[in-house]
Amino acid sequence: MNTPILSANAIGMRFESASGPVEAIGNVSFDLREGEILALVGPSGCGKTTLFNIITGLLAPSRGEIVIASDRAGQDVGYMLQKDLLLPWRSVIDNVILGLEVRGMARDKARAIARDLIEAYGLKGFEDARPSTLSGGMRQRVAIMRTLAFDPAVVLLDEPFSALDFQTRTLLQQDVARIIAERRKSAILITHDIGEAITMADRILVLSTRPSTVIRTMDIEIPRDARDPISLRSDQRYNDYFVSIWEDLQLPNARVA
Ligand SMILES: Nc1ncnc2c1ncn2[C@@H]1O[C@H](COP(=O)(O)OP(=O)(O)OP(=O)(O)O)[C@@H](O)[C@H]1O
Repeated sequence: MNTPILSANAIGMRFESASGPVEAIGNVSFDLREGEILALVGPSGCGKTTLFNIITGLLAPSRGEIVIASDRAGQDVGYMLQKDLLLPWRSVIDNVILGLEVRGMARDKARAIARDLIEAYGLKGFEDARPSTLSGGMRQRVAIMRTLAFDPAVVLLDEPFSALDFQTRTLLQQDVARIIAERRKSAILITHDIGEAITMADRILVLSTRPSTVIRTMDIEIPRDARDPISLRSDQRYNDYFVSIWEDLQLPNARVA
């Protein structure tokens, strides 16, 4: 778990806008270790989504660099968003194979990979269903399968559960953390939900308001098999982590504007 699969080295980002420059990211550095889930928690507007866009290469940083220790150009990073962005006219299986198709894989081979994921992660029998007939939680399951299908080294999760109801969200947090571990992926999770970060992450980075810096890095030492919703909420360590991150976010430079 100790080799970094991705390093963010002194990333800074300044946008030029009509009303003047916006310093979004001040100076952010971190390593994502192999097999780890790293959560980024920070106030609204501190540049979390911008950081993801820099990691995927959609944006070039103003300062610093991202280094990914993988040699499979273009297959390094998978992205899962709050909105599932499933294509409504495609069936579940044809949504899962989307990334593989784009990469030129033969349809039969792509469908075999998708079928394995669908069976392993609880949507067997729904292969031919349209997304509109599924619940929000099921749609997000399809979205994570689509992200995993092309076997990215790093998975970016941008508030993937925030549009779901509490119960569905709680179940999916555990499921997705388990799926990422089973598939031996490394992941970065953006979330506003401190409880979600503690439930899913091995490590949490707390960011300040913009221009953001890392205020704190916290290892979550609760074993994964003790992270079910009931055990967690009665674990004193959960409360200690929660309070400590909450207090970090009340710091003057981290207060939500
Ligand atoms: N293209 C752009 N031009 C100018 N300013 C921008 C641009 N993109 C983002 N910003 C600004 O940079 C800051 C960081 O935005 P970003 O969306 O990355 O924050 P965030 O931490 O993901 O926010 P939230 O938690 O609300 O989703 C914000 O103040 C935003 O207004």
